[in-house]
Amino acid sequence: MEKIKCDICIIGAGSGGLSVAAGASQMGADVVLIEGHKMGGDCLNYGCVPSKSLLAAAKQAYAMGHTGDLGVTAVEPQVDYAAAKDHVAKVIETIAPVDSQERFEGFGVRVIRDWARFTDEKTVVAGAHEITARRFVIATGSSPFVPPIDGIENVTHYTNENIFDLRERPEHLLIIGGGPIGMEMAQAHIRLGSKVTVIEGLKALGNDDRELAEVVIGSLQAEGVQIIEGQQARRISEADGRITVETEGGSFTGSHLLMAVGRKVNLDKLDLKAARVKHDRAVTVGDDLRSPTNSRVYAIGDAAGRMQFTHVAGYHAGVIVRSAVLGMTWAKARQDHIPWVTYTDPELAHVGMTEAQVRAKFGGQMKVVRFNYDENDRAIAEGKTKGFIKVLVANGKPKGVSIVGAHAGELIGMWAMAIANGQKMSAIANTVLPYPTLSEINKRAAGAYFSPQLFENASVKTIVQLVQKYMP
Ligand SMILES: Cc1cc2nc3c(=O)[nH]c(=O)nc-3n(C[C@H](O)[C@H](O)[C@H](O)COP(=O)(O)OP(=O)(O)OC[C@H]3O[C@@H](n4cnc5c(N)ncnc54)[C@H](O)[C@@H]3O)c2cc1C
Ligand SMILES: NC(=O)c1ccc[n+]([C@@H]2O[C@H](COP(=O)([O-])OP(=O)(O)OC[C@H]3O[C@@H](n4cnc5c(N)ncnc54)[C@H](O)[C@@H]3O)[C@@H](O)[C@H]2O)c1
Repeated sequence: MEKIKCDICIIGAGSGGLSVAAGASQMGADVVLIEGHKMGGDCLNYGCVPSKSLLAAAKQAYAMGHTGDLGVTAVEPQVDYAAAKDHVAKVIETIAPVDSQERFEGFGVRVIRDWARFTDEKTVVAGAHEITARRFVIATGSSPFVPPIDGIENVTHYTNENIFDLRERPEHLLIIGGGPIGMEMAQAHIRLGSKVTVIEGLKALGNDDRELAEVVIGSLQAEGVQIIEGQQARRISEADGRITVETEGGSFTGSHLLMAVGRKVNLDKLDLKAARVKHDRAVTVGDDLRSPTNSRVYAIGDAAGRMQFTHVAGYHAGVIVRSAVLGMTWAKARQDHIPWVTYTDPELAHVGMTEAQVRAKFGGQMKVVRFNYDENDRAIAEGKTKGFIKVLVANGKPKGVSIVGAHAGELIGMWAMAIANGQKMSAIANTVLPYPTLSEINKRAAGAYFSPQLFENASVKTIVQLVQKYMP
């Protein structure tokens, strides 16, 4: 057994672990990074990267068949599902060097390719290595949760870990779960030529503002996706190559099944008991991302049991670098300024508090302002007029913003900056934006907040009349 001593031992080389390793090693810390499976974790191999790559192929196919009024004749796209999967593999291969063992070894990181487990409060064993560290970072991510639905053990089913390897186009894809994974994969597959049925136990896209989620749901339905809401999958069976999902409201039969019902945090290999690290579904941590029962140990990304996004894992990594590397132990992780985007067409983006949260905190002070895509010149020019922005304002500041429409994920950035920095609506309204861009939707929403104060205000009118009368 090789004994290694280091400053920081990171378990998991996904979005979070890699970011800590890159930051800590380049600032001079002695870092060990342990990865039991693929460098790059979920996002690169089974998550963000493959899903957005498949959606890109699907978007191209859809665009060819739906040219609108632009004067370009639509054609029936010839979709080669296997070739679309080749594109997915190629994108992963192109990005992989950034997350590679060689790159991190180049930073001076000691990379160990094995599964890690704690043996006591300050020791981890991975294969033939025993690592003692001043600080440990648990960045082990999450895996698809497959609930014990009656019959599932006898049915061939896919998750995000193997759907991207499937090379024959599903004739009819059944998807259990209408969260972001389910809805993104539903649209990717309908556009690549499959039939698709989504079975959702509650409401599809339930973490988003319903008013905006409905625009996405309606768009997917218009493209032919069957979306069943409010029906839990109760029983699953397979016969003669057909899969049937039974719910209390009916049964749905297809050729393939994708399970997209949420995630379980990867803790089982870690032996957290040996490390005296408390956990429930995720590692128990406060806003300092530190275990209250073993202060050597931090948890970040999906393992920290908060929002599960790559940019959150990266943000957590920055908190750890400040705290465990630079000694700024007061560094904390916020949640109120985290944006998220579902990459359907139209995209659905959100940052900040929900309407219920703003209403509960600010009551009657809350104002809601909106602006529609069909009033934006660029959106009209491009024939992308579906969608709107909804801004929840209190005390002159944006508290929560949702956008549904083309490039909503890009537009939300301005609001993420405003909310992160406590800026007022005037910061958006005072910004000069290039014409004609979709980002003017943001400015017009801010304008909609100020226009009643300016244009429907008797005092303003009186002042203007006086100025006009007496101004030389
Ligand atoms: C289909 C899909 C699409 C997604 N799309 C997006 C998106 O568009 N945008 C977005 O922001 N987020 C997206 N996500 C979420 C995003 O992928 C995760 O939030 C992110 O990968 C979490 O990063 P992490 O570092 O916490 O974990 P991961 O990236 O999962 O990395 C954890 C690593 O730890 C390793 N590991 C686990 N246990 C051990 C152990 N005991 N010893 C050693 N190694 C271990 C694992 O093998 C893995 O490599 C998507 C997720 C899925 C499933
Ligand atoms: N664009 C993105 O950023 C993106 C994309 C995909 C995934 N992700 C991340 O991955 C996480 C996991 O995504 P997800 O879509 O698997 O999970 P999710 O938890 O967001 O959604 C799962 C859905 O499945 C439903 N469900 C659960 N059991 C069911 C049953 N028996 N029958 C029918 N429906 C059932 C739930 O009601 C829920 O709506 C997301 O929350 C997000 O953090 C992000």
